[in-house]
Amino acid sequence: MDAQFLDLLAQKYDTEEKVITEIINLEAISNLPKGTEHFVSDLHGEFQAFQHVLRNGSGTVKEKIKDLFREVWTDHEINDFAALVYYPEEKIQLVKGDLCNKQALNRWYRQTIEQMLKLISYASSKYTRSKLRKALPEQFVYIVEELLYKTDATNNKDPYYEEIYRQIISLGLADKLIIGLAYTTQRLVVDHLHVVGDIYDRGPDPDKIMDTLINYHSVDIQWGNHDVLWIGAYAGSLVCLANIIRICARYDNLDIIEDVYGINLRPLLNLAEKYYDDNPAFRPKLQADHNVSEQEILQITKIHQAIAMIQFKLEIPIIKRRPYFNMSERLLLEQIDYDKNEIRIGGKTYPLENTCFATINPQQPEQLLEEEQEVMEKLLFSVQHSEKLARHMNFLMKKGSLYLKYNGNLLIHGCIPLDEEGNMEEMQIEDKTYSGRQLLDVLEYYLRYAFAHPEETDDLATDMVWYIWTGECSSLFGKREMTTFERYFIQDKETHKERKNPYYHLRANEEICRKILLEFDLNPDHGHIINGHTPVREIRGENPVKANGRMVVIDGGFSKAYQSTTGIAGYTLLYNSFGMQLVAHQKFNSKEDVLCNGTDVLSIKRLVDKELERKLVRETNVGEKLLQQISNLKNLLEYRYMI
Ligand SMILES: O=P(O)(O)OC[C@H]1O[C@](O)(COP(=O)(O)O)[C@@H](O)[C@@H]1O
Ligand SMILES: [Mn+2]
Repeated sequence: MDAQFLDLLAQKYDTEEKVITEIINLEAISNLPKGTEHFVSDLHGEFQAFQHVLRNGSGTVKEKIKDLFREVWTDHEINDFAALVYYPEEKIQLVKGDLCNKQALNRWYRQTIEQMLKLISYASSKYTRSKLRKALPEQFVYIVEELLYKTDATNNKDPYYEEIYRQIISLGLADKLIIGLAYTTQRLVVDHLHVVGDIYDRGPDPDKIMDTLINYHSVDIQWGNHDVLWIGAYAGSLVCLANIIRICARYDNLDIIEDVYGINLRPLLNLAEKYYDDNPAFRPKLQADHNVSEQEILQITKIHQAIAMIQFKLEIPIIKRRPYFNMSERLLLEQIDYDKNEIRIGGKTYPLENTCFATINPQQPEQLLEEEQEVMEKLLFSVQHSEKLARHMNFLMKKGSLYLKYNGNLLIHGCIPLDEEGNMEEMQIEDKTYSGRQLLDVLEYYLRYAFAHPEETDDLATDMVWYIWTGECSSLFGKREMTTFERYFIQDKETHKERKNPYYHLRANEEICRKILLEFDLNPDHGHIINGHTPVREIRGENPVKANGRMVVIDGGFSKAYQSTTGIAGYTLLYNSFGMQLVAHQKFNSKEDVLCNGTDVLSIKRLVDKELERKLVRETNVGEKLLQQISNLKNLLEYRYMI
């Protein structure tokens, strides 16, 4: 082993005892049960529902409460206490309103703190004291540890403990302590969170989800196609930028662009007012609880058309300069007969409806008007100078990747492009051909390059980000085409179909999944592929667990817009030391409903995989690192102290 490295290590562990203590510590940790991993996907801006799932640990919090108090509490009491753990600030206010006097409130405080401590003690039983300490409310660590680790068989210290409780309450600290303990519990039930893509688009609050993730104790992200679209916009891709604004307009979410990220939409609105009018195909899909005036709807409808037409124009030069994107069928503006209002697609002619081609020059349909060009330049400037967007995008880059190998599983938002025979599909990029893992690696390389060079807007890397959003060999999309144009302008639903990569039906086949796991150097006997992206239609009897358990698809539709197709409100996955469980969530109504009526979104659990023996930290990614550290320290012992 490198003497220089060992000398450096010796600076930190400068006595024999320190080395030995650390080895004992790491050995002990690696023999603890593995922490719980929590998988979510396709959040699509639904912050409230996401938050609830996060706060209840997909049902884990309530399970722990039941384990402890099932014998002595009614269901109502269990629900009440669970609501306190999920939303402590609000629940405490409700309790205060219910209790008639100070004495009753003090009794409630005394009881509740003790119950919370019991819960924490139970929820942290598989962690080290040091890990628990880090999860405790900072200002109360000392007190809480005193109460948690009571060791007094003789009862000599009873008055001491009672005094601690009394002081907390009389000094007015009980609220703060209970709130802190509730958050500690939430944190303890989930050790690590995986977000398998699509934080952005359709729903109203992706920024709040991002802020929550930034503050979360341990998280990674597998980018979804919608996330990549936002990254692309920030990285200088005008066509990605047009897309994010179009989708925000379509879902009545322009305030995300304007108010949340501070991007000025006035120039776009001026352009929209000049060239567009009302148009039924471009009216926004309104959020249920959003009051929007007719005048605003009209404005959004105009913006929606203006930005959609800019998007369609911007696609053309990219398709032309990148023939290996294989997208020439998508040069749709060139297939239009502007006099007859018809289009030719796949050898057939279709009438066009609800058209809004006022800015198009039929001879050169890709040409942006000078005004359009100017609007896009201003928008891009604004996007690239939004401090909040920069923070969110940097976090996406730091914690995100196209795929992740974690504890033997492969996490990926969309697909691994395959051909009909189940071989890795090849894609040519310039003069090289890529497939399987190599293809994903090169796509990620381009995305990172584009992000590092936001001033370049037409280079291959920037175009490639758009390809990841919409290309047939993209692991995040994986459909032959995205029929956005057809969905706006053509009645015939036949043209709306998007042909899926064979992966989406072959993934039901165990052999195929084993082959994919092998492609990523994962053990096919133990590994799983965890996917998001395609809503599982539980309503039609589709099973999210496929290929004899090797494949788990967890997009059940957090997105309200998709809940009528899926029949549920999303899946999440839990992987603890006992195995893997899928959780199906019922529709989330509101926080108020949980608080007042105790209606927790009922979760139904299904076992995906059961460990034959309880899985330990040493068998995980983190464990691998610990074992490496132990080996380094053992080398140091030998090198320095001849042991
Ligand atoms: O429901 P909308 O807004 O029409 O969007 C449909 C488009 O979204 C996509 O499904 C992509 O988004 P998802 O990754 O959420 O599936 C496209 O394939 C499709 O054209
Ligand atoms: Mn997706």
